[in-house]
Amino acid sequence: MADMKPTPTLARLAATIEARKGGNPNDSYVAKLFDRGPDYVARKLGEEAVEAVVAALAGSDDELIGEAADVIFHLAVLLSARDLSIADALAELDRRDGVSGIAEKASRTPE
Ligand SMILES: N=c1c2ncn([C@@H]3O[C@H](COP(=O)(O)OP(=O)(O)OP(=O)(O)O)[C@@H](O)[C@H]3O)c2ncn1[C@@H]1O[C@H](COP(=O)(O)O)[C@@H](O)[C@H]1O
Repeated sequence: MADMKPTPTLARLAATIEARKGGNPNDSYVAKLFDRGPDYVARKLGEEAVEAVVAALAGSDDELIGEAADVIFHLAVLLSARDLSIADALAELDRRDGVSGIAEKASRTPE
């Protein structure tokens, strides 16, 4: 896993998620997600992403914020279920810093 430090919010969430591994699925939603496995969590993340899109197209700011939080939460659980971490994704974003998306795409696209 990457060394890069997540924000306090993401670091706290990641620590809580790790602490739920092996927990009781009846007491903990995170433990329930781990119990069902990465494929289930991935599908759940897909559902939450669709809900975020719907909120962006037709919902209030508060609804979009709520759905965005659900996406980030389920993504963090999915990464952990694959023995990765939100820190890995943040490190990848740091690696991309300063690389224009237009230039990056052009470097992959044959002329
Ligand atoms: N941030 C979250 C968080 N965001 C969303 N959710 C839950 O994600 C679920 C998604 O909603 P859905 O209605 O789609 O799910 P559902 O219908 O209940 O589930 P399914 O029947 O579809 O499986 C809800 O149960 C939400 O409460 C979260 N559950 C937990 N956390 C964090 O995880 C921590 C540990 O939670 P527990 O493991 O439950 O103690 C909490 O203290 C929070 O910090």
